Amino acid sequence: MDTLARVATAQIYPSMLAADFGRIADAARAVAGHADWLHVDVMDYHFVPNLAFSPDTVDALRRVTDTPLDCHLMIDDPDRWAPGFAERGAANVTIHAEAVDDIARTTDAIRAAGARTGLAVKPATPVEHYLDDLHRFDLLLLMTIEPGFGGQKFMDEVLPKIAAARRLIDDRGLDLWLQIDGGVNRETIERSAEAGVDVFVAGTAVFGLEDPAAAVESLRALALAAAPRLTAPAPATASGF
Ligand SMILES: O=C(CO)[C@@H](O)[C@H](O)COP(=O)(O)O
Repeated sequence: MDTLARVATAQIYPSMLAADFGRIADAARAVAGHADWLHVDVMDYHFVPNLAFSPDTVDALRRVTDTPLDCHLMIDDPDRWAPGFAERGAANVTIHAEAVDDIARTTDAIRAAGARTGLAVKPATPVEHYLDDLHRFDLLLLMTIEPGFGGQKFMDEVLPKIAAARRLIDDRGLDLWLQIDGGVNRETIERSAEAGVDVFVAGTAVFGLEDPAAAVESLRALALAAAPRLTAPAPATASGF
C-alpha cells in the first residue's frame, strides 16, 4: 500500500446522509473535484435507531461519480456485511468496535476485496481497548456525536480523546488516518484540527448550504489554517489508492 498517501492531509468527506435523497446523484456531482471522498452511512435500525443506505447505494454512486466512497457501517453484524461493501466498490469500509465479533477475519476479508478498512468508536468507547488491533486498520473514526442522525451538536468532550489518539498514532508510528464524524462545521473544525484530526466528515455543513463545493473548500481552508501539520491533499483518485 502507498504510504505516501498517509501524509497528514486535511481531507473533507461530505456525508451523503445530509443530501437530498431524491437527488443523490446531483449531490455527489455537486462536490466532485472538491470532496476528497464521499461518506456513506449505513444504518440497520438495531445498532442505531435509524435506517439508511445499503450496498445498492454504493453501486448507484459508483455509476455517477469517481470520488472514492467511505462506507461507515452502523450495523449489528458488520462481520457478515462489510466485505460485500468492498466488493461493490467502496474504497474504505469502517466497522464499529462495539459491533464487530472477529476483527481479524473481517478486516482481512475487506482488504482481500480491495478496500481499506476503518475502526469506529462511539464517544464513550475507549480506543485503548483496541490497541492490539489498530495495525489491522487504515483509519480510526472517533464519533463526535452519538451515531444515528445528522444535524447533532458536536461533543466537545471528545476533544481530549482526539488529542490522545493523535499522540498514540504519532508515538507508535501507526499508519492510520484519524477521522471524526458528527457536528463538524465552520465553528468546530478548527479545534478538531488542532487536536489532531486529518479526515473530517461533514453532512449538514456541506449539503445544508447553498454551494456544497464552496462549503468543502472553506472547511478545508479552516482546518489547514488551524493546524500547520496538515497539508492540502492531492486530488483524489477513483480507487482512493
Ligand atoms: O454518522 C453520521 C450520523 O450517525 C454522520 O455521518 C452524520 O451524517 C453527520 O452529519 P452532520 O453532523 O455533519 O450533520
